[in-house]
Amino acid sequence: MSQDVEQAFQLAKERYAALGVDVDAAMATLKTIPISLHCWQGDDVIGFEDPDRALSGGIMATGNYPGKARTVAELRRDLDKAYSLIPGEHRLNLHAIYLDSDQKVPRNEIRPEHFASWVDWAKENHHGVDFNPTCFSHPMADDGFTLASEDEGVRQFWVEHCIASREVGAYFGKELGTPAVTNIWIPDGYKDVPVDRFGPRMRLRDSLDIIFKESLDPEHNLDAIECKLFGLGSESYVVGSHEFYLGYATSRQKLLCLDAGHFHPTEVISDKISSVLLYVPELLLHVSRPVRWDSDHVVTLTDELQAIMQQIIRSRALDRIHIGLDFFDASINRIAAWVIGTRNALRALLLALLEPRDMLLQYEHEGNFTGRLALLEELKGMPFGAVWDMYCEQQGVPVGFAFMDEINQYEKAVLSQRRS
Ligand SMILES: C[C@H](O)[C@H](O)[C@@H](O)C(=O)CO
Ligand SMILES: [Mn+2]
Repeated sequence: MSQDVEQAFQLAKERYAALGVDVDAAMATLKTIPISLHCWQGDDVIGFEDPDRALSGGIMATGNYPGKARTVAELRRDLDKAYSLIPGEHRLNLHAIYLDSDQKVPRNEIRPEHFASWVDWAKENHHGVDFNPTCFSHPMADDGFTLASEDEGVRQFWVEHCIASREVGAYFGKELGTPAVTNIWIPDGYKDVPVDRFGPRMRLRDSLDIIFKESLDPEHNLDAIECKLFGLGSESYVVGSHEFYLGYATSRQKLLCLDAGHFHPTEVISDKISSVLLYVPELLLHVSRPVRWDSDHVVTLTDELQAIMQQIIRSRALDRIHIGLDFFDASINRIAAWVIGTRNALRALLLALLEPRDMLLQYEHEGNFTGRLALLEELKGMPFGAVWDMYCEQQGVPVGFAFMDEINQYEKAVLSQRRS
């Protein structure tokens, strides 16, 4: 262990202890928190079903950084590299279009066997897996509608895909001994102002009821649904709005997925957590960074990221919240994107775990708002970085900026050899 890291850590430990914070306990808790890394950062949300098909559904990856993964093997290799630079054991969030099959499989016919090699890989590398039906980038979604389509055949196709996806999720959960969160996000909506806002929502509700008709063992699969405010081409109306899914998740007791980029520009998900948790069993978070729109930038250590993690820790809700990432930046090294974003999510969690919760709560309950404000501000200057460095060292991953050396080497040896 480096002497510098050790010395800085000991000093930091004393400073936190003076506030009643047990640094070792905070690090021990952090070790138990998995983050679900989204496979789609590795190849700009293209997948392996039909790599020549462009991304649709009102989402967009911008940039043309060389070296994106073109095969299942390349994506796994890139993921392995990313996980090796992130402290702790983490999950993978997989989309249906990342199936591993020699034949082209219609979306409504995906089966567990198409994901068997992902199970083998996950077992070898101790990853839980989460899953998503892919209701976009497909001819049957080209008019922008899937589960809420007026066309019964189209609806049926996507219902079947979502049912099949739940079964794949349950397969992962059963094989890996940890439930998969299977999250449904659909793009359905209108570019311009619709006349009938009610009909599509009734159809979506009915489609979801059919999809969820069969109850699956929660030890294997947990169902989540993700709302959105607008997408590219669905600026005026999105069927699956926040109110729609909040009502659906509450009435059906499903997991609600809150994506940080799916609300009005100044609206934050951190303040929704404590409200929504009163009414739904569990939450899925898509931690993202919207810049002026749902731009899916790599997560940085923003105030909102810190506020999200504070809410999870302060609410003592770790066992009811699943943390997933959702960004896709094609303008920078894609492995660095995963590593920077995930390390930031973990750093924000550690910051939250290092709060002197009892002291802050006491001030608040006594009405000592001056003390509360002063302490919250002082915490920003605490030597948190020394604790983070020690955590990385203990977990056997690079300390500080050193992770970029490994990424640069990998880019030279592996990514630069890929020609698309
Ligand atoms: C690829 C994901 O499913 C997608 O990003 C979804 O979660 C979303 O946030 C769409 O805006
Ligand atoms: Mn999302």
